[in-house]
This record gives sequence, C-alpha cells and structure tokens, in this order.
Amino acid sequence: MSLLPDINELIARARADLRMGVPLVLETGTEAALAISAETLTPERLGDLRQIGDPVIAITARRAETLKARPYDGDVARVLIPRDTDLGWIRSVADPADDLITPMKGPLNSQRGGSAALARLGIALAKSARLLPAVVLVPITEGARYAADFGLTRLNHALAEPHLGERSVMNEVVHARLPMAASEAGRLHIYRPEDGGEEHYAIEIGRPDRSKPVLARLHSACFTGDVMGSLKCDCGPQLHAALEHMGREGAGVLLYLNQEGRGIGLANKMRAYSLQDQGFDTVEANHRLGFEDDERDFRLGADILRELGFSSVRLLTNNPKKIAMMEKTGVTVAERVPLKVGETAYNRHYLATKAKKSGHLL
Ligand SMILES: Nc1nc2c(ncn2[C@@H]2O[C@H](COP(=O)(O)OP(=O)(O)OP(=O)(O)O)[C@@H](O)[C@H]2O)c(=O)[nH]1
Ligand SMILES: [Zn+2]
Repeated sequence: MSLLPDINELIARARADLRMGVPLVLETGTEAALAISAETLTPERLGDLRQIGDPVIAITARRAETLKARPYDGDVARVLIPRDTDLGWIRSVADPADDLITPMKGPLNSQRGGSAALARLGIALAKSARLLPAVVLVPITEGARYAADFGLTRLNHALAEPHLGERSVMNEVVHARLPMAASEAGRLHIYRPEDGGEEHYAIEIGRPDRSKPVLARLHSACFTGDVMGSLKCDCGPQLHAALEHMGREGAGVLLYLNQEGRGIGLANKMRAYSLQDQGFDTVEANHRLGFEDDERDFRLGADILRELGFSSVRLLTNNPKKIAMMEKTGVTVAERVPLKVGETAYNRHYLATKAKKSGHLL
C-alpha cells in the first residue's frame, strides 16, 4: 500500500518529532525504547519517562571525554540519570555552555553491557535534526502498543540505520536566470533531496563546456559570514571571490550547500562560538559539543555536479578533504585553485587552527 510512509518518510518525521520534543519509539528485533532529544525534553515528559523506567542519556564519546564519562560503547556512552536530578542536570550533560562554571556533574556512571544500538540511532537522528547530539532513552517492552496508544513515530533500527549514513537522491526542482553583480549570465538551480532534508543550490555562471574541467566551488552555508559579514571566518569573502573569478572567466559553477556550521546547524555553531569566547578553538568547541570537527558530506556536491553534467573540475579550495571526497565520488579534480581571501584580526587564529588541525593548505 503506497499510502503507508516508507522508512525515509518515517525518518523525516522522527527528525521533526525530536525537534519538537515528541518521544519516538525506537526498536531492534529484541528491544525497544522511548527516545526524546535532551535539548527539547520538558519537565513533564521527564516525569512521565521516570514513571516508565530508569532513563539514560546517550551522548557521543566526544562529549563523554569532556565529562570524564566512560564510553563503554565505543563511539557512544549511555550515562545513567540519577533519581535525584532534574532537567537542568540532563541539559548540562548535553550542553557544554556551563562546563567551566560547573565542571563537576558527576561522577557520571555509564551503562555497561546490553546493546547501544538504540542510543546510537537516537544520536544519529538528533544530529540529522541539527540538535545537540544527546538523547534521553527509557526501555519499554511493548513498542507497538506505545506507538499506537500515543500516536508516536516508530522506527526500526535495522531499517533506519543504513539510511542515516547515506545521502539521498537529489532532484532538481526548478532553475531560473539570476543576473548577479559578479555575472549577468547567472542561473540558479534548486535541488531537493528525497529524504526531506535540506535543499541545496547550484549557481551556474555562463554556459560551461561539459567536456572540459569546470571552475567550481563547493561552498558550505555560513549565515554569519555570507550574509552578516562576520569577521570570525573567511566564508563571505570566499563566496564573493569565487563568484567574481567565475564571472571574469565567463563560466563556472558554485554549489551552495546548506551544511551550516560544517554540518552541525546554526544553533550548534553559535554554541561553538560561545565556547570559542571561553577560549576553545574551533575544533575543540565542536568536540566539547559532542560533534566531530567536520560533520559535512561533500559527496552530495559531487552528486549535484554529475547531475549538471560535469565530470571534471578545477576546484576552488584550500581543503584537501574536499578534493579527496570528489575524487572518491568519481568527479576528477583536474586542478586545485587556491582561494585565499578575507583574513582579519578576528579570524587569523581560526584559519591557523584549520591549517594545523584540519589539514587546510596555506
Ligand atoms: N562548527 C563550526 N563551523 C564553522 C565555524 N566557522 C565557520 N564554520 C562553518 O564552516 C563552513 C566553512 O566551510 P568552507 O567555506 O567550505 O570551508 P573549508 O572547509 O575551510 O574549505 P575551503 O574554504 O574550500 O578551503 C561553513 O559551513 C561555516 O558555517 C566554527 O567555528 N565552527
Ligand atoms: Zn563562515
């Protein structure tokens, strides 16, 4: 019956539920749990979860490292929530904002044994919902009954897990002429993924020859830099310099990928900025929040380029990972074109950290 939502549609629903603080029913073949994002959990729902069983908060090993909690599950830790704690305690495990003021939340005890599959699934969903990677879970016995009685989204681990690591098929929705300051011969294409995720944009300049390497830029969204003219990064100047370069040559393609904050979303990026104000660098801040340094998937850039008919690029970048990922996904990088613009007194340390820790070329 095609009217039933498929697994991608259920995942999209689950993302929206987590953002709204609605519980999910997560299941493997043998166990089930209710899962709520630690960020959007309310005191009422925490109270109700406690009526059902003893909840744990699942965090990433990155966050666990900062909190000195044992990640018995490798990349994930399931931290026991003591009975006498309130929502503030749960939030402070999830959110590093007050780490320096109240460094001791523990000792934190992590759950050992049993499967961490549902914890891992919950965290992956929270990341894809651009929330803090922390989820409160309570075991239940009858997943189907909870889902039916309360109208909750029910996700099976074995079905959902492969889709969370995969990038979705992307379809062009529309394209139209867009005269710009950098070039009057602009054209904007909108791509919409089938998994209900973010749309991405391709700005084509001129009519690039598909049989030759095209001057290309994979630009990740940066609201603060691109729109507000933030001095903390080099994104705005890079965006404009790339477009101007393409305008001068009369041909090029710029992909504007909605992977704000290296894939963690704007709210989490601002949390990272607040940590940077406390003295942590851009990489340390991501780790304290529980993220990897870079959560982006550049393969989708290669997918869009191929959709547009390009198989070879002259890539404007200083990031070797973008080059490696393009090549791995079957788009040849015929040349790397450096893009060094926009250094300020505010971003000098940020750029130096990217060079030192993330392998960016100077
Ligand atoms: N998490 C986090 N993201 C940041 C920070 N500063 C900038 N960003 C994001 O980093 C991304 C910048 O990406 P790109 O312009 O593709 O830069 P890049 O990976 O350094 O590669 P090239 O510019 O091609 O050399 C954007 O998504 C920004 O929003 C930060 O301090 N923390
Ligand atoms: Zn930026």
